Amino acid sequence: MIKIGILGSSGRVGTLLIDDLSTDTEAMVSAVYVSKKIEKTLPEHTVVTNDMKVLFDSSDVIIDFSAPAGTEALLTEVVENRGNKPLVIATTGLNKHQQNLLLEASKIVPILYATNMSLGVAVLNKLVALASKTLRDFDIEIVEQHHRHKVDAPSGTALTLAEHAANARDLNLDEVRISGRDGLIGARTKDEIAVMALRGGDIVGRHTVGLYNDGEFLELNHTATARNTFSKGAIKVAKWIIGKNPKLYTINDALGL
Ligand SMILES: NC(=O)C1=CN([C@@H]2O[C@H](COP(=O)(O)OP(=O)(O)OC[C@H]3O[C@@H](n4cnc5c(N)ncnc54)[C@H](OP(=O)(O)O)[C@@H]3O)[C@@H](O)[C@H]2O)C=CC1
Ligand SMILES: O=C(O)C1=N[C@H](C(=O)O)C[C@H](O)C1
Repeated sequence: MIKIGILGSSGRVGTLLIDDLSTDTEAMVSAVYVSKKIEKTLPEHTVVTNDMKVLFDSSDVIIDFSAPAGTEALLTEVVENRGNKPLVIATTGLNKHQQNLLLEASKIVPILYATNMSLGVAVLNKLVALASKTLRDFDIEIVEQHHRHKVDAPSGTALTLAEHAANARDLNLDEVRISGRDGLIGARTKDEIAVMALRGGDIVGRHTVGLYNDGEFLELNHTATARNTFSKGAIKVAKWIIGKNPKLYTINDALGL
């Protein structure tokens, strides 16, 4: 059995990881990192720890659905203390320092980082690149919708979609992205890519990439209707990454896309 350690085990996705693994025939939860407390009943012999070294020592692979500070601590364990296990990282909202740490750690251990663990969004990224390049004159606007508890905006997925759109047009996303419009702002500029965030209720995750022109528009939408789409996706890629060489992998590598 593959031993999976979880960072973010008490969270919305973390608890689903524990549920999914309870019926998995190839993998099991071996350890959970808990900074405060965990209410959930865990399988017998699960190691419960607030020590990163113990999490690494008790796992064949670690899945992270936590918060940027949690991911930073995980990556620091690799870079500074030579924690040596493959990582699957799903946490969004990483700052520049944390993104650099991700690159540094991926030279030491294999890491798969994906802002969205669903197959549908992996395909959507490809469709967005194709549409953005082919429909070069169309205006691109991205809208993401999530539940009221989400703390980062725009979503990691929306930023990844925007990156695919910008790269396909040889644009630098940092230069063309806008995140709001208010007041007498003037007409839309040709290359700008708007990424707008809506929050409310229990929306699991909805992303729409619109390409608008005179006389026609195309909207590409992905809607996650169940949160375990993400936990199941992460378990699938965790099984895949074991035995791989140190590198920063994408979900496309794991899915063969
Ligand atoms: N890539 C993908 O497919 C998806 C990514 N996500 C991302 O995953 C992350 C978690 O989402 P969600 O489950 O909804 O969030 P929750 O807020 O429900 O859970 C967050 C978890 O992280 C833990 N945590 C918070 N801070 C730290 C820290 N400094 N160190 C260690 N653990 C910490 C919390 O434990 P405690 O409160 O005890 O500290 C909790 O268990 C978010 O960044 C979200 O955007 C979510 C869905 C899909
Ligand atoms: O926080 C969430 O819930 C989600 N976060 C990810 C993101 O920021 O893109 C993925 C998914 O949309 C759900």
